[in-house]
Amino acid sequence: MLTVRDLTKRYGGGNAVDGLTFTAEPGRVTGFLGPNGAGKSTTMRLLLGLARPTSGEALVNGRAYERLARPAREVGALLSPDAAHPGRTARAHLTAKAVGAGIPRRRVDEVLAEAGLAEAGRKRVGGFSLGMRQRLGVADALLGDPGVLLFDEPVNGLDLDGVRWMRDLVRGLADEGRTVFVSSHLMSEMEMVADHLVVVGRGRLITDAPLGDVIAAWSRKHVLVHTPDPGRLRERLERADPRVRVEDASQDDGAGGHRGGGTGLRVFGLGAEEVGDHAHSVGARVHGLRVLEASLEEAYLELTGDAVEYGSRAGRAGERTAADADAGASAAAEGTAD
Ligand SMILES: Nc1ncnc2c1ncn2[C@@H]1O[C@H](COP(=O)(O)OP(=O)(O)OP(=O)(O)O)[C@@H](O)[C@H]1O
Repeated sequence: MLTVRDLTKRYGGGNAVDGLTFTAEPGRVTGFLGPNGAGKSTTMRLLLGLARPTSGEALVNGRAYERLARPAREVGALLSPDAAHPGRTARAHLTAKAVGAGIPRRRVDEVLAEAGLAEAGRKRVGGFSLGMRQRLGVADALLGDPGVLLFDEPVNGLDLDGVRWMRDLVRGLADEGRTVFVSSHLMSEMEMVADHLVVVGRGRLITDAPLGDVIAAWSRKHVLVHTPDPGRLRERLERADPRVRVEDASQDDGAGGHRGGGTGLRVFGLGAEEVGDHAHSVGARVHGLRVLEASLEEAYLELTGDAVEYGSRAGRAGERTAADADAGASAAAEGTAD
């Protein structure tokens, strides 16, 4: 289990991590989501004793890293694919670590196999592809068979096979009852692997909730109606169900492509057929009706928009029709923050 309590890390001018509090529980994948520069890597480094908190606590199984009796057996981490010396073989790298941490040497072969590197163990790391170096980083993290695992942007630079492998691995480790804490700057990636999300921006907590709750709160599917009789329709819809929410929509935002005369309404909580039926029952004319949906990625970008420190990103969250919604997610651009 990971416990982060009122954690702050100040570097020079500002706070990389600013009063952060959350826990990552065993048996689930906790996604640590935030744009570049949000403080994810810093938080992981604080949890791993690689940096000291300015204030607050970052604990592994209830203890600061330096107080763990056998750290490699309690927590493993993949922070960077370049942790191993390029002149060493994968096996030599892992054996050195195993010997240093008092881990039986047979674990080296086990984790090489688990990471899909059984064949490549005798090759020098300098000749490895990025995917192979990521796999070696995973083997390294698993060496002590720890109950807590931290993976910092593990799918960065991986091809599709590598991404699938990493997702399955992460899922499997959580299913074995381990605490799995995975960072990413992409909501689309977190959606695929996380059970629970901790979302940060500029070092601060934005959301800490089960994935399903985040999806429910962020996905903003609604029906956009263009009607010359908005008052009548609005009154009817608002009386239909207390969960229905109606907002005004301007004419130039896609409300059926009609301009001039009437207005648009955005209806949350009802389907297109129901909205049409309600309109019919009060005699409100409908000139256009579309189902629109902001993707989770767009909602996330909008929510963390002020928190983006590096790189460009997609403009303000746009809207796409339901048909477009699965077409793929926009990605925040890569940046360097370490
Ligand atoms: N050693 C350091 N010295 C000074 N500033 C630092 C240091 N490490 C991180 N920072 C700053 O702290 C902030 C958070 O960086 P961090 O790398 O933790 O973010 P991140 O969410 O992991 O982003 P990324 O996805 O780009 O790695 C950034 O402003 C970064 O420049």
